[in-house]
Amino acid sequence: MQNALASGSSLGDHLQESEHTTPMLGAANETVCHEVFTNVFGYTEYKGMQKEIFEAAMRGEDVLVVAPTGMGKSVCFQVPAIAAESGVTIVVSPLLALMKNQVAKLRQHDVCVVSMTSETLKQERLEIIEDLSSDYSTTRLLYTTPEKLCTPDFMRSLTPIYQRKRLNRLVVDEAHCISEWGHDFRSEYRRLGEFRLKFPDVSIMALTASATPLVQDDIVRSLKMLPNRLYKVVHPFNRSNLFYEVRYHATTDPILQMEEIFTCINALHQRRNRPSSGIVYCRTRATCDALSQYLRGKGLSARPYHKGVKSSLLDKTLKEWQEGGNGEGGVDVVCATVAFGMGIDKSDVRYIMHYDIPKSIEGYYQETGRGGRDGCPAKCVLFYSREDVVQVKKLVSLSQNRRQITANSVNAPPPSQRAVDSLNALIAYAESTDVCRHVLLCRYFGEVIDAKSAEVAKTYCDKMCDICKYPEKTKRRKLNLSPYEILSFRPAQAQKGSAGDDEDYPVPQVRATTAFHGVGYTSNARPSASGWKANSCNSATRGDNNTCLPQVASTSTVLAPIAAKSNYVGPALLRSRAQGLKRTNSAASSGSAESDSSKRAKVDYSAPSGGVPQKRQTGFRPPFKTPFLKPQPAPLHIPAITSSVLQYIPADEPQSGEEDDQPVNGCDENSSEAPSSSPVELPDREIHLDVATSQKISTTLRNDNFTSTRRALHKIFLNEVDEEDMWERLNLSSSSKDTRISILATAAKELEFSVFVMCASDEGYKRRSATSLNAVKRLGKAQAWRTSGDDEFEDEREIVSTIRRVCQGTKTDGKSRML
Ligand SMILES: Nc1ncnc2c1ncn2[C@@H]1O[C@H](COP(=O)(O)OP(=O)(O)OP(=O)(O)O)[C@@H](O)[C@H]1O
Repeated sequence: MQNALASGSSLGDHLQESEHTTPMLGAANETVCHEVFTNVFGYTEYKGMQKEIFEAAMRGEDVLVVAPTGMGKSVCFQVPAIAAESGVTIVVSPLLALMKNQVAKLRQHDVCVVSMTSETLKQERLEIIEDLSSDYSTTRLLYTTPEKLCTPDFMRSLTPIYQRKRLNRLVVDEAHCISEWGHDFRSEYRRLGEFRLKFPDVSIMALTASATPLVQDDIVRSLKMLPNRLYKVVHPFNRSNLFYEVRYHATTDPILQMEEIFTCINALHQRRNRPSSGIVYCRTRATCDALSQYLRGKGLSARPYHKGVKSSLLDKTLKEWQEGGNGEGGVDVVCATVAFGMGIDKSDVRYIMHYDIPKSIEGYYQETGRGGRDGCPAKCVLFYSREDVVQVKKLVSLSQNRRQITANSVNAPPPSQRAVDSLNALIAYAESTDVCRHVLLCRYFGEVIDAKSAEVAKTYCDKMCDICKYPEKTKRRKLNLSPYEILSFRPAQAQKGSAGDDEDYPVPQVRATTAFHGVGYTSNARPSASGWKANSCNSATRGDNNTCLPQVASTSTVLAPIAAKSNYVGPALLRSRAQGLKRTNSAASSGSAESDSSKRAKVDYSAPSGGVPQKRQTGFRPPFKTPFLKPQPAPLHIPAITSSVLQYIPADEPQSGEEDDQPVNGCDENSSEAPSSSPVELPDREIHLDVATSQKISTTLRNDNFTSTRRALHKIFLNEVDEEDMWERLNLSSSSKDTRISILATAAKELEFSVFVMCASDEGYKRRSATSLNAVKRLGKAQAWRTSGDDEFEDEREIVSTIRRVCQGTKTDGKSRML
């Protein structure tokens, strides 16, 4: 690496083989880094091992940094990059949003930084390369994506820069994405090793917040970092200012759970006498929408954040959330999928809740790590039910099976069991009531901790988890869980943990020494992911409640009986639940079908409050916002729909380079299973759409959506080829054509209403209706008819369940309930 801040420095021991690099050593470098650190960024004290990392980077060593979220990893590569007198550091970042965020922040500090992504125009690209090759370039950082960096074009364009010795360093941010053992594997990261082959003298820095020893080794190997010039820093994983708690449930009734989340947030607000910033993570978009609506109904400033929301709205939500949490406006709580993750940097987040269990322990650790970045206490609550575990195990098993099938088809080695192991570790964490939660998390990442030593335990926790703070209460609460027997869990095999009898957590069996600078510890390394040992179900490892740890995900778990036994109401059914509430509302109003429908009210997840003024219920005092209660408007009459031909509304394009919370349900118009684009003649029928208190959505749009949905349903259910098969699936093979037409019209009406209740604007309505329509068009696919499985078909499954409900209504109540 070049640095003209000092000249004539000798090479360090680590760099014997490199003639290309001319690293700077000694006080001069230290001084320059310190100047950048204080003058450019305005910091006064180093966090963790920042200083040592700067020094190692300036010596030209390869550096691996493993440090918890919020430690300040970005500065670790930004300071040395800016301190270099010439040359550029290339930063690989997995997300466009993350990249934009960092570039914007650096520009605020007057740092000369550029980015090159799929959004960069060709001319701009050429100009950037020309600038970087020039002797006078002042650009110190170039941000790019792994996909872009690995293109032959990009690599070629770096060659002249390298030859002119102006390529200082490659930085790989979120480096756990490189490892198949990591929780966020990105295949394109795997190719980054090519960089070292092409530019052997350029040093590499990799950074991550969550990497087990196994993942750390994989990162080093994949990037071809040289062991003899590797500086590895593993910061302690413990976040002692986070209070970890698990709330145990027997069922996942959404309304009850939302109420508990509200109570929990409200209690925090009451204690602080003002609102606080927080995040509630949910697995599905539907849950995010429903929960934020519920919380808004209770007077909180809540917004959903997921990939189904328009990007301009996401930006607005993020901005308002960054400003909120102090009682002076803005958004206080974001109900988000994992899309709200990397790059979120707000210091005063006071609570992180998990509505349902995440898919991995690394994910849980990273998400909770968004709390308390200012060092003040923050609360992390995981809502845990074994019914939900069954769901998530199923999802993880399915994607594992998919990977296995892909591996088989290309004769590749079998995929790792990492995802399954990681989920099991999280379940074990949640099921534990004996070992401190801080200790459990840190052990997962390889720290060896003697939890029996009161002193050691205190340094990790000091009553900052439910188990240490109120052990008896935690054990009592756990009795709320459904017994394993009704949930088809198989008991785990006997195997004791190696770190003590108090273990109820899988412990890695092989030890390896990790260079740890600062506190110093020996870490454990897993021989393989499946080397994790499950705990025994004997008396020694039976927890309270006479339970033992659930075992590796079983693909044979059947959900339907569980749902029947435990009243399971999963997140995917939230909208169906909304429909149920709507029906209850409308059932209360008597009269003809027409007057019945005209009196239907908009579904409100705050419905259980029964319209009681929020202040009385919550005890909120100003400055809390209370919901705006409008008088019921006059019923909206929507003109009858006839068989006019209307166009489908096209779905929005997904944004490239951005992380998705769930696969985008793009409608494949070319697919043989997709309906053709020729319009379908609909039989004339007098149909009135459900009305609601809100008149924000234009009647024309609603009519258009209804007609398009109805037409799509006709194409699927009333075409000559598949008609009988489709009705067989609905157990209505003997129904008449007339009944079928009525059922489809009612289903279209229900589907339109479920889109309508979730939207506050025409724009939102258009987006949602497009998604819903695309899902309807995919009902010909078998996956849509399975009771559970693939996230990708979640919307389709919801639609099927709506249609089934309509069919059920037809069978029990006759046609009078329809239309
Ligand atoms: N030495 C320091 N003193 C004070 N604040 C710092 C210091 N270093 C970094 N920060 C601040 O800490 C916050 C977190 O930094 P950064 O985003 O780099 O963390 P991170 O470790 O990369 O977290 P994540 O893994 O979540 O991305 C930022 O607001 C940054 O400005």
